[in-house]
Amino acid sequence: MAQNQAMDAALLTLAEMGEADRLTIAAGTPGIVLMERAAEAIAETVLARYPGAERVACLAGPGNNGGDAYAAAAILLRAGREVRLFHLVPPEKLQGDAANAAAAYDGPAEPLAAFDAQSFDLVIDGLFGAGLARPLEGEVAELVERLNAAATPVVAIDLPSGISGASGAVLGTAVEAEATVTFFRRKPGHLLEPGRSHCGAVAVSDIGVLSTALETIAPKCFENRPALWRHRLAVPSDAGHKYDRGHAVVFSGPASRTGAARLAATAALRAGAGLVTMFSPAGAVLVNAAHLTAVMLKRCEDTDELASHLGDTRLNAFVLGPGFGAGETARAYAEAVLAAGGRLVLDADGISSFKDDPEALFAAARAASEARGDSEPALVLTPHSGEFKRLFPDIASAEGLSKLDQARLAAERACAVVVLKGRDTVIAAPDGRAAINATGTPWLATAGSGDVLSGIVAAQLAQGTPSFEAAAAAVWMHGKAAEAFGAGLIAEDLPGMLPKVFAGLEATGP
Ligand SMILES: NC(=O)C1=CN([C@@H]2O[C@H](COP(=O)(O)OP(=O)(O)OC[C@H]3O[C@@H](n4cnc5c(N)ncnc54)[C@H](O)[C@@H]3O)[C@@H](O)[C@H]2O)[C@@H](O)CC1
Ligand SMILES: Nc1ncnc2c1ncn2[C@@H]1O[C@H](COP(=O)(O)OP(=O)(O)O)[C@@H](O)[C@H]1O
Ligand SMILES: [K+]
Repeated sequence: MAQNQAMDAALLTLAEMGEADRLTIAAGTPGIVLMERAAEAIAETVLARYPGAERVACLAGPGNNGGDAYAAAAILLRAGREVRLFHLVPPEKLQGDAANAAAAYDGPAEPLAAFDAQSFDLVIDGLFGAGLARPLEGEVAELVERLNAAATPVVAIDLPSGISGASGAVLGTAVEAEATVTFFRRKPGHLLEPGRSHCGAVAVSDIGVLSTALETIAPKCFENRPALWRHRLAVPSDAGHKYDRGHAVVFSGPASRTGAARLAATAALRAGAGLVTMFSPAGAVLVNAAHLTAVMLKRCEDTDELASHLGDTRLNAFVLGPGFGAGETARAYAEAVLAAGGRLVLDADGISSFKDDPEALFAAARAASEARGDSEPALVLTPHSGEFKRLFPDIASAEGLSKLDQARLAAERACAVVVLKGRDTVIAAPDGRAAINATGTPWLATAGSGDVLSGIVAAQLAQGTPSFEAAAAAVWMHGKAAEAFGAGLIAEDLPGMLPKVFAGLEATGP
């Protein structure tokens, strides 16, 4: 059940989508039928979203995306719209299903050069979809730029032309659509920026591609939805004790920088850790004490004091980094926590502390993961792109890697779950599983919001949720908390929205 629901959230590579098509066609559904259904889905979206759009332009490229445009044009013509089709290559040069779709279209068709966006109420972009193989240039690139400059709304078929389905990258230039209709399942490029912003509202149409094909294909990348992790999520049990819900620890920075750790600690408590303790340097104990209530406080001045605290094995999840200060202490603490069998969320300064010797961190994570005996990553890294660059400079600067590729490579190398943050946060595990997040609002780009996220991750780790699911759930909830609050959000507002997020999770399905 959980497996099937997760498969609804699968994001397919070009090869996986091709395989799903192949298996469907082999099982008896001809390609032209799939194209016909794709065209119906496009026409439905157009008629529903733009009921007043009379003058419709359909732009048709050289492949099956163009075939979809011809087939959609035919349907819209029958629906009484004033349709004109503009082609990049003459219809007689099309092949296969696209050639058949072009032959079946008997409306007006002209070369692309005759297209002027200003003369239409709506444009359907069927230039390139999954088959985009190189950057747009020349006549097409100029046309796309003119189209984007015009006010005419665009509905894209499968993907806005110029957007890579694999990475969300703009190849040359790309259409800015108001809506995109894709087929069977989304692709990473619908969620990864800048692709996501170019897509507008994405509709996914089940065109009869066999969903059972996904069992054979076994995709490893998903949209971050509850179906991915709700079955692993820890929830307080009726007879539960607070210690059943774990004991999270957040390391505080020095007296002048304690706020970030308190944000993480409050979030950890709200997100369900049974107990949360702040470990504070001696000089910051008073300022922390003045601010904390349900969060407990312990002095932790140096590695010796830490070692004695770590003797208490009930302390099971740690956050190190927010406001902590980068340097030797952070490195020593992180290594000590991992060596003691703790699960560690390393954020902010904690990450930056290892910039000169990332391998030391990765070795500690590998050893901790091996010592657990269940190959569960003990380390969760939560970098934004700047922090990511410090730990993985070669991966960050390599040409042609998507954010998804980067997070996956980093997770494998670091033996950690990597949460590569941003509007399109990617969560990746060392075994190749990945999730791309779509919850949240731009108001999350505010001081301290990352600190709150690290606390939510720790709350799930403390309760025994596996690291990948813990991180993915936390990122989703963090985004939902921001959505629930709305405009004017500051980091302090996020923990208080978590009860609403939990209520929503209980009330809804995947
Ligand atoms: N069974 C299927 O596979 C289905 C596919 N469908 C449609 O088929 C599309 C994929 O079709 P194709 O694989 O033919 O790919 P496309 O239609 O996206 O384009 C491929 C063609 O464009 C050329 N090309 C690529 N990049 C170019 C560039 N920058 N400049 C100029 N030419 C370029 C290629 O040489 C090739 O001729 C999907 O996006 C979807 O719209 C739908 O009909 C539904 C069913
Ligand atoms: N434009 C945006 N839309 C949605 N989420 C965002 C956006 N910008 C940032 N975020 C999220 O906000 C958080 C910011 O974290 P971080 O950069 O560590 O900030 P800080 O260090 O101030 O806590 C991350 O979870 C990130 O994914
Ligand atoms: K397209």
